[in-house]
Amino acid sequence: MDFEAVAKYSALHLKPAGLSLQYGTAGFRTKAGHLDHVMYRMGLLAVLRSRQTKSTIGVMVTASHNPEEDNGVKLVDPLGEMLTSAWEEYATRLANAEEQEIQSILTEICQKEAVKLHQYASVFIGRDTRPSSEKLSQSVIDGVSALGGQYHDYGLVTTPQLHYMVCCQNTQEHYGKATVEGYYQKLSKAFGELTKQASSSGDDQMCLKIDCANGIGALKLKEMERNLPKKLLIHLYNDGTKEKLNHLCGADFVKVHQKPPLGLEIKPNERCCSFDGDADRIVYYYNDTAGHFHLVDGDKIATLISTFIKELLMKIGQTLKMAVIQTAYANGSSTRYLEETMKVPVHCTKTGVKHLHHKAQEFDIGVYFEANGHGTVLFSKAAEEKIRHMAKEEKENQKREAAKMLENTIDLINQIADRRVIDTTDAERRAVTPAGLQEKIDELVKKYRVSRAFVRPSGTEDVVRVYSEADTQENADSLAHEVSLAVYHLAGGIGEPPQPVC
Ligand SMILES: CC(=O)N[C@H]1[C@@H](OP(=O)(O)O)O[C@H](CO)[C@@H](O)[C@@H]1O
Ligand SMILES: [Mg+2]
Repeated sequence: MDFEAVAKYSALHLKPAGLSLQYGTAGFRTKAGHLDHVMYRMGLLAVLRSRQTKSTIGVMVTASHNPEEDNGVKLVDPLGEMLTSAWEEYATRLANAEEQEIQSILTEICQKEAVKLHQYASVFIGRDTRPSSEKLSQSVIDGVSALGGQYHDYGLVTTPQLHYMVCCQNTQEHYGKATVEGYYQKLSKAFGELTKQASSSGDDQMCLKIDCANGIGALKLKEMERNLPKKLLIHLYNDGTKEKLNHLCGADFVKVHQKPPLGLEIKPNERCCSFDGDADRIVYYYNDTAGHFHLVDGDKIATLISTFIKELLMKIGQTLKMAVIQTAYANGSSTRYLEETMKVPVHCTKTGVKHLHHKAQEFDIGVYFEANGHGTVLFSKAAEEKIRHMAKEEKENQKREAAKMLENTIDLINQIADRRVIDTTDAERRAVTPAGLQEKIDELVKKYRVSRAFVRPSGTEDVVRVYSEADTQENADSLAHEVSLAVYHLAGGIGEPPQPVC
């Protein structure tokens, strides 16, 4: 390793004194001004990971749904998955290391992980539209270069696009062409064919209003539009030309406030959706004729997708094992519906795509969604081969058609991913510390009907998240307030005590 080059570049990307960060739910996230050294060091780490896996590794510069002033970085593993957890730990150590410790940490990682120093290294880099992202991605490039790695800077891309490129590159383009154009072509073709096969009444003209959160989704949809079937009319809102990223818009805003984003007027039964800042979340919504707002969040999307797939599986007569993976944030009634009515097994994991993705890989078909709209469907290699074979060779027309629909579904879905005093267990549904907090929450939950509540430290923002569910909106709000007061008192809250939701 050329430690001289590492040190020389490192001096250009100094760590602010006393700063300590953690590779959290989705990489590092904090104020953009604190991240220069982290970016440089993640460039270094990506080179080591690339040498160890003998594959291309992705580095995405984004802070997703966080405010525009924040930024962040996440590493993408060879098949487009999130970085494996052992390496998250190295990432944290490297990010927090003092200048003089960098060399020894790099050496230690190489020894532990048997990294061959002369192995070719390749890193794909992408970034979102934040004003700070361009400079920060230059710092990643410095890190890659310092260790003699090659890089391809894709510039402005969505998180799913970068995951796709990495997967294409490492599968010798079996998954698709490793270009933005290749991405549009693959997805648009599958979408066009699937909508032809699955057409239903009223679909001659499909309209969709899209809130792009003032982020990258707007740029990329504008590029993709020419590939989409003519009968799909898309209208973009919050396209970043006027307002701030994620401000009063985007998937997180719509999910949390249960209302449409700023700047998007909805007429009854118009179909609308919202992305987040790096376009890896989507939630749908509409107003009914009485003007009531209805959200189709990740829980509902997972239910619809698994219903759709289950029907097709029945048609092709295959007994492939399907499961839905959720987090503690899934509404209890969606879990009950899936298990009791749909008879689909449901599993619960910790928050963050990486946990859901991991669990979903255990099944022939794993449908995973976070309530906030992050998610996808994974098909095992064996399931995919069976389906593709039937789509080609099956003699019975109906079965072959159903298999083709499943095949198009596979191609349409991008199968890749993409406060600390409170400690939790049971997929984050119970708090272990501080003492007495869980008992207090249990006591409060008992006061309300069909209620649930839990708390956990956020891995992307400096907050404790409080979740509550009850028979009415008022009761859910009141339970949330009581739980947040318990957190405030028992977990050392700062500032004013939490106020009731109005
Ligand atoms: C409750 C919630 O929505 N949490 C989000 C949020 O993580 P936190 O660790 O809760 O800050 O951001 C993650 C990355 O976008 C996303 O995966 C996750 O679902
Ligand atoms: Mg995101």
